[in-house]
Amino acid sequence: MSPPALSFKAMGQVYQTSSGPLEALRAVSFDVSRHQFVAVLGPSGCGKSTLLRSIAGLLPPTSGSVDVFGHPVTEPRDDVGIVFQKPTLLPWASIEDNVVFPIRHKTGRVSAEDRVRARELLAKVGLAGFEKRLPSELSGGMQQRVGIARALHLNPDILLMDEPFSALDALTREEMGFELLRIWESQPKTVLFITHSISEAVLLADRVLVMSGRPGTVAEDLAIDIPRPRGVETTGSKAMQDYSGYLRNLLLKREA
Ligand SMILES: Nc1ncnc2c1ncn2[C@@H]1O[C@H](COP(=O)(O)OP(=O)(O)OP(=O)(O)O)[C@@H](O)[C@H]1O
Repeated sequence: MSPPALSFKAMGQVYQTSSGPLEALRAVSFDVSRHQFVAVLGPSGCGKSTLLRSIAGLLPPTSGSVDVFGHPVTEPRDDVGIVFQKPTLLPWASIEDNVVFPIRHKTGRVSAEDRVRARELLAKVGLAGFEKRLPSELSGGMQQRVGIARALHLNPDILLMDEPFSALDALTREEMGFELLRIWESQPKTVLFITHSISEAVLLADRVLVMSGRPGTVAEDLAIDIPRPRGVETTGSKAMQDYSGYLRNLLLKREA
């Protein structure tokens, strides 16, 4: 049997800070199977970004383990793409050059097909016509969408997304959610998606993990049994309302 795409085993993370050790995560254990879409909800500061950084190979866990496809993560991997909260684009490079930057970094060259694919992805995230602009000429929400196109360009097996839609207006946010689902359905990948939006988590994910306050751990692991493909009609469905209501109560109870 093939190993899960992601596997956390009693994983913990303690940061050394100027005022002493800070325990961000404690005994985090869960698996994500290949091509599953998992959303993570939890209060601010509970360690959600820390979780992603450990999978991305940017931060070794201080206890327990994090495995990707059955191997401990020791460094950043080409098959793991990440969309950060802030996109950190190269300020001197055009939008298109920013999107092809990871392939240039990986292979040392950019083919004509790579550029065609970059333009296709930019069109999918609503940025057709902006290919030759500089990041400073785009709004924050548009820059965030460039970050999404850049992460998708290498077509990673695992896509880590840290509040990727937080800088978008409500309508664009919903459209981007549906576009992400279309991309995920046509090019299946394992997604770990951090959000503060309960309805976004329910609409997109197969499973929602709810984290406790710091030190963060997985407090609830809820399967979202809503048929796919999901679309605008899903947002008004009873199932969607029931799951969202359940999660809202759970989060409110945990905060109290
Ligand atoms: N590099 C660091 N050094 C020290 N402490 C850190 C570092 N990064 C994060 N922390 C602390 O670890 C805890 C978890 O941070 P993290 O950013 O993972 O939380 P989060 O759940 O993603 O928060 P938010 O929802 O606000 O983005 C916080 O208390 C934060 O202050």
